[in-house]
Amino acid sequence: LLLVQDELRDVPVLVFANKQDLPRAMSVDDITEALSLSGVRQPWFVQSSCAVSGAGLVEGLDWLSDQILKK
Ligand SMILES: Nc1nc2c(ncn2[C@@H]2O[C@H](COP(=O)(O)OP(=O)(O)OP(=O)(O)O)[C@@H](O)[C@H]2O)c(=O)[nH]1
Repeated sequence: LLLVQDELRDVPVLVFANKQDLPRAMSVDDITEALSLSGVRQPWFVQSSCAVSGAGLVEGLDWLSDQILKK
């Protein structure tokens, strides 16, 4: 997985679990599992979203902004 590369150790990773308005969209938990994120040491966050309505987009970007400002 790309995320284990040493030079990316401190890079925060934001994942959008998009298309949550569609019944077959993968859930946040499914995506977390599929990407094996619980074993990833760098900061990561999976935000559910719907790009069509905009739901979740600001929340995800707020998280990323907070991570960057922390450095
Ligand atoms: N219903 C729904 N459709 C979406 C959402 N986000 C994107 N789409 C639609 O998905 C289609 C593909 O979007 P693109 O921006 O081209 O994304 P892509 O990565 O090329 O393709 P995907 O594999 O569909 O993500 C477009 O018709 C978008 O309008 C969403 O949250 N809900």
